[in-house]
Amino acid sequence: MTTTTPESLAIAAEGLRKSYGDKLVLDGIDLVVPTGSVFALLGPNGAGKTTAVKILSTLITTDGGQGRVGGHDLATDPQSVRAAIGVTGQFSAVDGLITGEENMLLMADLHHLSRAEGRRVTAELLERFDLVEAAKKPASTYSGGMKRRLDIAMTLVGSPRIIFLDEPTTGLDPRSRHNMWGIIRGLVAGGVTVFLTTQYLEEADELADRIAVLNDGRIAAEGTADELKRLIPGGHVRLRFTDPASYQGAAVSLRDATRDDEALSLQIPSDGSQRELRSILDWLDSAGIEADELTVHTPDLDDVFFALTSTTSTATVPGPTQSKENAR
Ligand SMILES: Nc1ncnc2c1ncn2[C@@H]1O[C@H](COP(=O)(O)OP(=O)(O)OP(=O)(O)O)[C@@H](O)[C@H]1O
Repeated sequence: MTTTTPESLAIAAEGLRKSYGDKLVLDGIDLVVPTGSVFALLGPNGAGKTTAVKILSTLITTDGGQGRVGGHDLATDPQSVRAAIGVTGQFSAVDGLITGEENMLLMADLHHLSRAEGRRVTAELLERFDLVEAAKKPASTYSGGMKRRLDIAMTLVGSPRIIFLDEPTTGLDPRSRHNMWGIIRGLVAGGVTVFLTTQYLEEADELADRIAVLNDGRIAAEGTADELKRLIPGGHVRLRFTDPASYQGAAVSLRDATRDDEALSLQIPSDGSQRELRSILDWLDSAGIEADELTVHTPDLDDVFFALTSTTSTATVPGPTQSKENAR
């Protein structure tokens, strides 16, 4: 899954560039996605994620660079690329005027399946995506989550080996989002390669083998979630006080801590390991410091995202409001 011979790569692109008029959207990006893996392209609104998906799925052409998808060249063999991939997302293929089942059968027709085969595949996919009950209702009556499920089911009619999911869970409630993650994991278990774009760091963290952060038209960082988290500092223990006098006393003793006089809190750099925590607690005890609240913060993908996509700095320690904290 992680070997990098060209045959084992579902997607390999180099130097992709795209401008709309004067606006440079992609400034030469490289993308490598091993077959059978999940790749997440992460970035803020307008970063160029959808543009990258459109280029890789041959909906638009690149202004520069080159790419192969499913072993086929984007520029010289777009037909073969299209035959190998499925695309769902912001440009949904669902027709609201007809039923879910009719949408599926239409797809089967487009893929030149026989009537019997079309019915068989449709029934199987409706079952798999929990749409049997809704199958005979117009798709316009479906909830957002049901529409997304139908959209993916329609994509699978053609049995693509590579699927592009453009923001697959945007606008879904937490339960539907988790269901969608289950569906995506199921696809990958079946050997499908998934290229997804998302604004949700948690989603990339949950699903992706590798993540690329797109910012200002370039890949700001790429790696596994753990590798990205290691790129930035930010682990700390935070002590909060309610009594200003206790806070002042502690701030004087803990000269290396970062002060927040307004919140009456102190931040001590820490990797969050049990050993470091024990020594911090021992030290607080011996100094007679009793905080009202102690929280441990380890860097998460949110921190990485903020650090890499911030226009001001790439190495700031993120504040507690930006991050998950484990209170104790
Ligand atoms: N057809 C177009 N003509 C002109 N500008 C475009 C066109 N398509 C996209 N853009 C611009 O290119 C930039 C990148 O758009 P894109 O849709 O790729 O971003 P994105 O990362 O997918 O954003 P979002 O998360 O908001 O969907 C945006 O500034 C957008 O306005």
